[in-house]
Amino acid sequence: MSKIIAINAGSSSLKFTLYAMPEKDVLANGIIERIGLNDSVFTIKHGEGEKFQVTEDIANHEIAVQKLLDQLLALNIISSYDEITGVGHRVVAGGEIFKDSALVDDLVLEQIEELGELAPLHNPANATGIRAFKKLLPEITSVAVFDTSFHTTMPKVNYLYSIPMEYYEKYAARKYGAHGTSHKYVAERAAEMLGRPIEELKIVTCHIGNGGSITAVQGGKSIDTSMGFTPLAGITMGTRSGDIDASLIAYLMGKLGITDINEFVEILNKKSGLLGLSGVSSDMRDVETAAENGNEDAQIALDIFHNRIIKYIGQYVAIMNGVDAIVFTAGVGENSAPTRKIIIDGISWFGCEIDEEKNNVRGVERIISTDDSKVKVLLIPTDEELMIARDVVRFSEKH
Ligand SMILES: Nc1ncnc2c1ncn2[C@@H]1O[C@H](COP(=O)(O)OP(=O)(O)O)[C@@H](O)[C@H]1O
Ligand SMILES: CC(=O)OP(=O)(O)O
Ligand SMILES: [Mg+2]
Repeated sequence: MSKIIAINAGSSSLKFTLYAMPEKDVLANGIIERIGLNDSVFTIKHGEGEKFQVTEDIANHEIAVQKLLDQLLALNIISSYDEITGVGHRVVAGGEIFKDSALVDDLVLEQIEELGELAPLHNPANATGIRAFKKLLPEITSVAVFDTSFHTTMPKVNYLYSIPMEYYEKYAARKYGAHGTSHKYVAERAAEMLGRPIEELKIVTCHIGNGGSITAVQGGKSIDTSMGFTPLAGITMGTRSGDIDASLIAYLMGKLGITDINEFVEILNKKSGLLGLSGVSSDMRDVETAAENGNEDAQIALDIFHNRIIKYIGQYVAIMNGVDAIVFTAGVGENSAPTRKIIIDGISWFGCEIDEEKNNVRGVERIISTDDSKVKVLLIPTDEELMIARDVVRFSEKH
């Protein structure tokens, strides 16, 4: 039986899902966390709720891939490496080059590495994951699936910044967005769930995880999204600031005696957002708990978090001149009922109303607005891995 594997390599983690083909049944999925740190945690879920977990030091992504393949063998999930005929990798930045997924060859891999400036937290790790697989399974179909591809339909009016035009022309300085694979998946599911052709729908998709972005999907196409040149822009995130006034950077660098701009960008990427505001954690669960226990900084962090999402939804309703559906997905969007309720309550003027009972769930696909709600609100668990697997199949057939 042939199998394909979808890989989402983060800077410190490697998530995977293994599928049996052609049915695309999930055989196993899991994550290796804390790569490069002590006590990496390696978890595989498989079979009927079986779970393998071990804590050991895993120094880098190549070792992580080796351990993953060996453990799939040891658990009898595969009987030899050869069973894996294709691999798909999530890559965050594809720039203006990749309007679609691509078969990975040396040139493509080089381009992914060169695009590292557009996703400094993600592309280098994605490339490392690709190299690790190439080394261990050189012959299989290898496909890169880009977060930015879905957003390549954005019109100039939304992707250009109001800076000298030659910076776009010479240096491709523009908005690229991210999480496109997820926005596309949930927008298509929303149309199916509503039983309407996507071509006639205006949808705002809210991918709210550790990183988060909001997208305006009109007629099935992304027309605007909250992330920018890199995944730093847009809404408040776990550790990322989202949008700020660029002049503040110059001002604060002076105050803090920081001379290297990269050092400041790192603060905006890794020490800001929920973490920076609350001083508690980047993890929504911790911030919600701290706020419940009376921590005022945690409460204002949550208030800002909700406020920025509401503002982006408002912008997108405005530029589409209407909205049929609002979709919540990713870690926070799928699991935090309070987040969804506060946001929808904040935009009730648009004609949407949450059904508290329907909203009181985690991670299930359903409509969570009242029957009377003019604008439908949907909870849709994302499945970036399934989208990646589909592209591996599409490219294997072409190959
Ligand atoms: N039950 C929950 N309630 C609130 N937030 C949750 C819950 N479960 C997970 N989350 C949040 O989801 C976020 C992680 O989302 P995820 O989509 O996995 O992130 P990423 O893919 O960017 O690493 C974290 O902030 C986490 O706290
Ligand atoms: C692009 C991005 O922010 O991805 P993630 O949410 O997985 O960090
Ligand atoms: Mg994610």
